[in-house]
Amino acid sequence: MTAPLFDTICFVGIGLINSSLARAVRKLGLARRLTSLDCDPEACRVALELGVVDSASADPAAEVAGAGLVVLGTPVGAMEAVTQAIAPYLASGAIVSDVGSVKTAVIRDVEPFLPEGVHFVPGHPIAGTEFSGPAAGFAELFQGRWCILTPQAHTDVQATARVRALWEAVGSTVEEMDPAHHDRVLAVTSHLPHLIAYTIVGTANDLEGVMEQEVIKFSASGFRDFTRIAASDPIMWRDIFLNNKEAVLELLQRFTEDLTALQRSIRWGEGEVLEKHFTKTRAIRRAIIDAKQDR
Ligand SMILES: NC(=O)C1=CN([C@@H]2O[C@H](COP(=O)(O)OP(=O)(O)OC[C@H]3O[C@@H](n4cnc5c(N)ncnc54)[C@H](O)[C@@H]3O)[C@@H](O)[C@H]2O)C=CC1
Ligand SMILES: O=C(O)C(=O)Cc1ccc(O)cc1
Repeated sequence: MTAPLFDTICFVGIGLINSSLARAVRKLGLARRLTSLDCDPEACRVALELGVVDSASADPAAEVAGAGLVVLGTPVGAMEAVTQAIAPYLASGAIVSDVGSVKTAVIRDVEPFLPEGVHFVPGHPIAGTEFSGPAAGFAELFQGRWCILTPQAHTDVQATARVRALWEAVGSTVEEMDPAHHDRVLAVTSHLPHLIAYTIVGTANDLEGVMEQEVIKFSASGFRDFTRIAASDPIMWRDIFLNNKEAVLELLQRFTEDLTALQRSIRWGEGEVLEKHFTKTRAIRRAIIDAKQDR
């Protein structure tokens, strides 16, 4: 048990990420009381039944009042509405943070609605799965993973330090980053790969009936990996693409050009070009694995 970092933490949206954080906080004794605000009565029921939080409802007055930290964990497209709903109940000096997968749009949608004296520290744990909802969460999700915080020049330094301490306590390594830079980096490492998975699985599904059966029957591990990613939550990913439009579209342009170059090499039998490319990408994979082993 560690000393509590907060008295009360309110989780807005008690899905995969916030319920994992709540579990870790509970296990490590990082807060005395955990509450949750969620518009889905079933999510509230499950979170209470599993003992993830002490109180859960769709009533912001009941769940938010008295919280020293409020963590927004809804799909990013709902962050503006939830901020407007909770704003009247936020105590002066309270910290609001979030776990959203994009940062510029979340800052745009949240910050203008927070009362004076409430500190906003935007965050994004780089950890997750293709599953959703409170039952899918687990306390170890953030261990050995990165958490990116995107405080701005005017963000209260102490508030940032307290949010950093929370993520470090649950096992993450924290890095601070400019929000626009975060959105470009994540477009490459997470958003485009998901878009590619959604595309390839859709393409395979659209093939003629017999072929479709074969796709399922003989699906090799490459395709199976894509289907795992393409099973990720549709609302969450709709919101990510709509809220990181610029970075994703810019990257998609580059990707399409690179794909066309590979297409050309296949067409013209340029084996050495293909081999050189695949050798480079293998080295990237090995570097990622080595870097992970260092941490
Ligand atoms: N799933 C993942 O692997 C990761 C997700 N994220 C980000 O974390 C956030 C949450 O994702 P998950 O936990 O996977 O989602 P989830 O779908 O498991 O849970 C979201 C919860 O928010 C609730 N909700 C939706 N709209 C609401 C509203 N207007 N008011 C109150 N509650 C509302 C839903 O009822 C649900 O319980 C998203 O912004 C996502 O981009 C970040 C890292 C990884
Ligand atoms: O399950 C996977 O492979 C993921 O990529 C999880 C994930 C999804 C969204 C994020 O913003 C961060 C991590």
